[in-house]
Amino acid sequence: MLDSVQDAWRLIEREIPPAAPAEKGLPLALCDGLVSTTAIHATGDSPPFDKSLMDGYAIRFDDYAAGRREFDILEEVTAGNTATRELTAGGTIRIMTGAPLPTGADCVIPVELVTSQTAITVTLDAPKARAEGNLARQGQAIRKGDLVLPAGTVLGPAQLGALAEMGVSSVLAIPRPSVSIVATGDELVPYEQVPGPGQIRNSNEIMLVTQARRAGAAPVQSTIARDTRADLMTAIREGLKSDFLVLSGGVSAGVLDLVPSVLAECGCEQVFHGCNVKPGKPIWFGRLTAERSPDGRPHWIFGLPGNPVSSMVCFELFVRMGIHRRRGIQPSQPLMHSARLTAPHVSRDSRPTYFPAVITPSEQGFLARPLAWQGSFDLQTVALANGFVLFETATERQAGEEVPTLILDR
Ligand SMILES: Nc1nc2c(c(=O)[nH]1)N[C@H]1C(S)=C(S)[C@@H](COP(=O)(O)OP(=O)(O)OC[C@H]3O[C@@H](n4cnc5c(N)ncnc54)[C@H](O)[C@@H]3O)O[C@H]1N2
Ligand code: MOO
Repeated sequence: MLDSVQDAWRLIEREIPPAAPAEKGLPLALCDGLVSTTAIHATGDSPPFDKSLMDGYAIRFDDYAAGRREFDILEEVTAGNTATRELTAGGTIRIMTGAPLPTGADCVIPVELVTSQTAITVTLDAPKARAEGNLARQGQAIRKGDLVLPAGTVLGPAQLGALAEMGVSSVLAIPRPSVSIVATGDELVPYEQVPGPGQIRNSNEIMLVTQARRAGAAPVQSTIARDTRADLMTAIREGLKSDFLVLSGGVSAGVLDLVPSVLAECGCEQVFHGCNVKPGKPIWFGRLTAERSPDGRPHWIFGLPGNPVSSMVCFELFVRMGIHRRRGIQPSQPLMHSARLTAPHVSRDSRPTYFPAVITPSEQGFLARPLAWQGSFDLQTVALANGFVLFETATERQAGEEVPTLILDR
């Protein structure tokens, strides 16, 4: 058994390299959350021309500095058009935000500073006027050839917008890894059904599919496997067509905890089994190497403990990290945030424990309120939490003390 979550992280990081990019560039609309694998350079200047940042009047600042306040209106230019003439001394061109700055202009006075106006003249009073005021020069944000995004950037709204501005319509990026989910157990019935004696509804499958999607993977299939070697083997063989196979249940010490041995029979090699963490102690992690895999590609397998909260926490701590690693996201480990406890807490457990809590922002930083959690079977309490407080082994913590927390994605 591993001593710590950190040991598990190191092994997962060692085992799972980032995937290669898709062979062809992917259209921007499909790239949200993907990591680009090449540096992207500007195809032109941004802004592409000198432009006004205000609705107002373009002038020559020298005119204003010399004391002129009344200007002759030469023409009007709106965004999407260009002025037909140059701005000459004593003149002004009425200009809208985003319109190209007329040649000769070097200052825009906002329309709010007009003191009087006729059909052909305008009087301006702008005590703070300055040369280059209220305009942006061509290339002020970025110049043609400059780096827009370094390789390894996670593409999100701003990045995709910046690429669209540059006319970059497709990107070489790492595609989403595929994930199969297999819930194991003779006691499971689909959640739409009424369980018989000793049976329970399969809550883990939809939970893990949802977690996989939120981790940026593509869940391709999910199923229930019964606790027989034959049924497990069929489900595992099918699941091993995905980049990641995530199983829940059957990894501890019971007579029907067959998952590790059937995985071995299917050619999977164990990297670790067991970690000093609560919930989640019996977690299993391994690989099916490209050499042993029927499709010649590597696959990774997480056997999560069946208790719903154990499955959920192990996904957040380990599977999500494996998926992030494959997607090329750095750092891949979960990010911990410090918070202050709102109430004292006694932890008698011999394992470091991720304890469900409500974590809220405050002016003094995050506050964490541990919930009345009953243990690994108690998913109902976790459903009211938005994260976990990490309590180290057998500790007594006072209200106000700082503790590490893991905040869940919304
Ligand atoms: N003698 C020992 N017993 C147990 C140990 C141990 O070290 N020695 N570890 C305990 C810990 S810690 C955990 S966690 C559980 C994990 O056990 P398994 O992974 O083998 O899971 P199962 O026995 O199959 O199921 C545990 C529990 O969860 C329920 N379950 C399973 N799958 C689902 C599902 N898809 N949806 C909802 N609920 C599910 C299952 O019915 C059981 O109640 O082992 C302890 N035992
Ligand atoms: O590790 Mo188990 O998940 O404590 O209940």
